[in-house]
Amino acid sequence: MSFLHIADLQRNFGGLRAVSDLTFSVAQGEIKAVIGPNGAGKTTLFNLIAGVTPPSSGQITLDGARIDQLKPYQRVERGIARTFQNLQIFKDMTVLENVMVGRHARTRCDVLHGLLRTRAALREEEAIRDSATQQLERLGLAHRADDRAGSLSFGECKVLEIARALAAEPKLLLLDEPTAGLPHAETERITDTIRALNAEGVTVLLVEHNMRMVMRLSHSILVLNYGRRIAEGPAEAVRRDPAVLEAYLGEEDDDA
Ligand SMILES: Nc1ncnc2c1ncn2[C@@H]1O[C@H](COP(=O)(O)OP(=O)(O)OP(=O)(O)O)[C@@H](O)[C@H]1O
Repeated sequence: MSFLHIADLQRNFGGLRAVSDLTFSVAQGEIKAVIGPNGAGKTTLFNLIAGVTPPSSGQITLDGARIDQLKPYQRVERGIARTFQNLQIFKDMTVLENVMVGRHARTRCDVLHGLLRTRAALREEEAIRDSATQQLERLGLAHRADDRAGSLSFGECKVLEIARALAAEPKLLLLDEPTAGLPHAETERITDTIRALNAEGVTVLLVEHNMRMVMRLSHSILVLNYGRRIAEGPAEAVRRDPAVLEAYLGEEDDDA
């Protein structure tokens, strides 16, 4: 059964169709990659799923329920969390506090409770801290928990972004270029991390330019060009698809 279902999704920016008549599904437990040349509509698609960008038309269904009219935080409550292509780290906060921000997206205590420091708010804060610590342990970053996030390496920041997304306990994790700019060893580490999270039951949708990583990690690949689906399927089929080869002709090979 499809876990995330996208039907006839469209997003226009003026006269430009950034995402056009797009229909596809992500099965529960799947790792699906979205690839395509620059400007193909990958980030717009992520923004549509996360609720940052409203669709011009079409439907998004998660676990059988429509989510396309929900606000971003409501989608987090339904189990969608994301990382960003351009890292959104709070450099002056500690690593642990950065992860706690992700968890706050799901907690019940409102601002007033927080200000009054009621017992419920304090208990909740403690639970958030514990859960954030667990995510850092899960991703091997616990030893940096109390360090200023600004002191992390670029690779550690990428891991921190994933830890923060996990703090919301997502069922569907959207990863926007999780290995972009990373050297080989760190790319391998993030690849292993994604595989481990998936083995724990997290469904993954990722945008990634590193073809070697995409081919090795994904159960299936969706290829976009000019906002449209031009191919979809397992790595072996997609890499030989003439429409895909043509779309990538002249594109720089990011597989280095
Ligand atoms: N807010 C916006 N206003 C106008 N045009 C936009 C906006 N966001 C995206 N676009 C356009 O929509 C198209 C798709 O862009 P998008 O960023 O989704 O592509 P992408 O596949 O993520 O590209 P890249 O691989 O370079 O990140 C592009 O032509 C882009 O210029």
